Amino acid sequence: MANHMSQDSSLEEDEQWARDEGIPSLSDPFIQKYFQGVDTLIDQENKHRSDKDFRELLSPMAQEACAIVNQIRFAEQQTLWTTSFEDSLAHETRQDLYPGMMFTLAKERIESSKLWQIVRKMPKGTLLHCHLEAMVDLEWVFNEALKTPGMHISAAGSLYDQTSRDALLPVFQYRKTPAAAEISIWSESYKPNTWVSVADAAASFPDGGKLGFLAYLMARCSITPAESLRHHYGPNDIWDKFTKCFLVLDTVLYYEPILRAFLQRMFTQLVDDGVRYVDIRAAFAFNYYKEGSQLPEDGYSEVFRVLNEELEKFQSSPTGKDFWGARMIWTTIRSFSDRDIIASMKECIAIKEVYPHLIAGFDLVGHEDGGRSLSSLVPVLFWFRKACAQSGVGNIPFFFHAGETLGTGSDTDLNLFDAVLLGTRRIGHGFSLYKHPLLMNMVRDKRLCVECCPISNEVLRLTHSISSHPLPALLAQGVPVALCNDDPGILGQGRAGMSHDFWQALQGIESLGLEGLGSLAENSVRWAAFEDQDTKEWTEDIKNGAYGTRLRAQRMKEWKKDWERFCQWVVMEFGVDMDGDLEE
Ligand SMILES: O=c1[nH]cnc2c1ncn2[C@@H]1O[C@H](CO)[C@@H](O)[C@H]1O
Repeated sequence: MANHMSQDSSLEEDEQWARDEGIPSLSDPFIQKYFQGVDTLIDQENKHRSDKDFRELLSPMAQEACAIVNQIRFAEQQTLWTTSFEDSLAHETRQDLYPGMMFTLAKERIESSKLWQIVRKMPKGTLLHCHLEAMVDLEWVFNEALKTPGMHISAAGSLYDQTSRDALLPVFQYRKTPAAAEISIWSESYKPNTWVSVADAAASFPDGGKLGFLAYLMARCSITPAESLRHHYGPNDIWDKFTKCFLVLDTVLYYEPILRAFLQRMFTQLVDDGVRYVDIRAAFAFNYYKEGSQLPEDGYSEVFRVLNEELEKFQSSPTGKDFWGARMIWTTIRSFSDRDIIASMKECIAIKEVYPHLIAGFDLVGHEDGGRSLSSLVPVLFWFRKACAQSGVGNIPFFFHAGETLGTGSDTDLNLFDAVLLGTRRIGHGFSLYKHPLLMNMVRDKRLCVECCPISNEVLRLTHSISSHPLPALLAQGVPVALCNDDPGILGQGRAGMSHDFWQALQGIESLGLEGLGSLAENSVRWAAFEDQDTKEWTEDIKNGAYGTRLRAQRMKEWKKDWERFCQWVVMEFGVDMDGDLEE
């Protein structure tokens, strides 16, 4: 029966047929009423969005930029990702792909898109969630190790074949006395834990000399594209590899000359990506070595001296003159014992006494599902509060990771309740928050911000792509969110900026648009820990936003100026494409 009229019937014939069948017309008042009802409902829902005010207050220039970006987004959806476009990745793989496809498959394509050029230029505000050790680009850091006088490498056994290289961790250290050239870490006769010069190890690497050596180290210290795609092995499996990346990287990064060069590089990359401030987390459970020393320092005051100096140096350079700064969220490892955590808390307080402007807060890191729950840490967390008050450093606020899990009702999922009740100022990840309506309302009312890291969540196997990420659910419920990159050096973005995460959100989530993305960037300025504030001051300041009287308001206004300038650039640069010609 079905097909005979569909293809060749004219429009008039179709209309006649519809009338004959008694199908109401779209213009019939009661059908119109129905659609009005739907629109009203959608409008009503949108009133709860956390980006509502930002959208409503867009300048005419910003509205135009958003419309242009919307068109480009749509056009690129039609061209870059489908088999009908001859040059598309989809063509190469003979399958239609969707723009929210898995990040590591899409990365190259992302970087060739117009949307990428736009997102790269966008003023991103601040970066609220990243782990220092994972902000380094790996190729650069291992080349740096090769160039740095006295750098050596060792392992707990010979690294003579792929199996041993997969099982054992290479570690780096400065050594005063050069190693004997005849010792090879790649030979079966290598004695465990003997130091070998990095340059010799590179030159004698059996699979391709120096280039092969670099490739081996980079794969050892990152989640490779192949690993990122194996979602069927689950998060625990990937965390096993992920944790080991840090064990190697710590040994390269925390040698003074390399740390100094790295900090300059990281700040430069942030500025280049439109990021003007960073709240950094570092896990203070590593050995730090001063230049020319092979004995680890006792404590971390040297690390902060270096951070302080390098930050000042950067901010007084032409590149860094507009950089607002960086502060540290001190972190310790969540699987540690009470004793070790308290020892770390004491160090944090001691550093805060010397560098009050550099310590912004406290957090616990490491695999949340594999570590201790916040509720098991309640006594030590209360101890910390008391110790801060007694020491005279005042309040060192919490910025907890919570809910970075697939669990529902698991300890990690329930960490969200503790984080909120313990007074966290922001929530790191909050991946499972969308399952908790009561908590989402509390987060909204208390004005907490979720530090959302979509690429990290994907590569660490919580979601298979941006299109199944819970971010839109949080926005719809009124929860403030800022986009963050978490571990870009290890998880695939490859450099310190946030453009990849911004691109994914923009292309992968229909309801966002450039206006939604702008709101997320503005949030990052609104929720940054620029200066010490007690709870009351912080809450007031966040509430006042750009209308406040302090640093935050000033910076929010500055960001807004950058945003307007950026919108103008979008209009000037891409406005001519507004003819809707998708072939272009
Ligand atoms: O997404 C994350 N959730 C929890 N901990 C993390 C994440 N990314 C990195 N780290 C942890 O941060 C430390 C380095 O600063 C490492 O211990 C690493 O496991």
